[in-house]
Amino acid sequence: MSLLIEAKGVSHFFGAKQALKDVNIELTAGKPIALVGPNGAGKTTLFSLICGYLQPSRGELRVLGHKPGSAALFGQLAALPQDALLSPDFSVGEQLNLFARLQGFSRAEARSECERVLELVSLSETLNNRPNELSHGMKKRICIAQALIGSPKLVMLDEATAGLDPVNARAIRELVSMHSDHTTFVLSSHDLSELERLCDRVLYLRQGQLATHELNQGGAQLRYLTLQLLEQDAQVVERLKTLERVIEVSNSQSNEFVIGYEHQADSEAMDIQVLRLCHQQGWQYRALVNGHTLENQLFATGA
Ligand SMILES: Nc1ncnc2c1ncn2[C@@H]1O[C@H](COP(=O)(O)OP(=O)(O)OP(=O)(O)O)[C@@H](O)[C@H]1O
Repeated sequence: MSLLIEAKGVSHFFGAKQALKDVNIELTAGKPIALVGPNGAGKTTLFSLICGYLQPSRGELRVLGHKPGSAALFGQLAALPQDALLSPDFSVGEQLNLFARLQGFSRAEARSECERVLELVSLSETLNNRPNELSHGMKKRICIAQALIGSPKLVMLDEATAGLDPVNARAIRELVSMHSDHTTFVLSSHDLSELERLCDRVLYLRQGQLATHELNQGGAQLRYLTLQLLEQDAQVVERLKTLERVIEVSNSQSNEFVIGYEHQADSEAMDIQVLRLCHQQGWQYRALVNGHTLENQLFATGA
């Protein structure tokens, strides 16, 4: 089976500015992939190369075994750029219909494909609406519906939930998660907690260089919990270290502690021990996350 995305020594220059440096990737189809990095790290450039909007200055890039932008990928790869817009002059149904027809659907098939993708984003009732009659969140969901036409194997979503209220953002996360069995999503976002909930693979770019990162959700040796407290307490690290099987505790940032422990199937679950300790000590917790938070993995550990 061919790889979903394969990059060998890919670099990209904008004039003298090198936006990507010798990027190597081998990704198979599967769970959603996060594309993260600080501003200017090269995420949009990589996104654009994978979609075929730009050509690499150096190196080789393949998507599902094909050169990005090639006709063979038509209908197999869909992308939602951050600033994607719907045309104000046509109804939702007319626009989705056009994209389905462009993919080769017959008139009747296109109609039912539009209905299918609108139902996926729970917006069937908007078929005859013009985009200016819809909210920002609804328009974003329509754009995602458009990306799902023809059930592509790879969907690239750039900041899909940016600017959305929690309900709409959640609807999009659920949509991604529901479709992850047959479609691989690449999600670019600055919201690390969102990516953490959805993805188990991370493409982390820093100054154009890439470090592929598997999320450490329970490795073979140490497992991790991240405890966030409402208030800092000087005793927390020492007290957590007294728990049985805890090997290391670090104060990753203000009010946040990463607990490394040995997993034993027949022992009391570590999260229960930690919560009991919180209760005994009168610590109020904000969150207890299984594993490192993505932010910790990428930044605190210097990945
Ligand atoms: N068209 C362009 N011309 C010149 N330089 C560019 C162009 N597009 C991007 N760059 C530069 O390439 C680098 C990578 O930019 P890119 O937009 O890929 O970063 P990004 O990770 O998407 O950033 P952000 O999170 O801010 O969207 C930056 O230094 C940027 O200034």
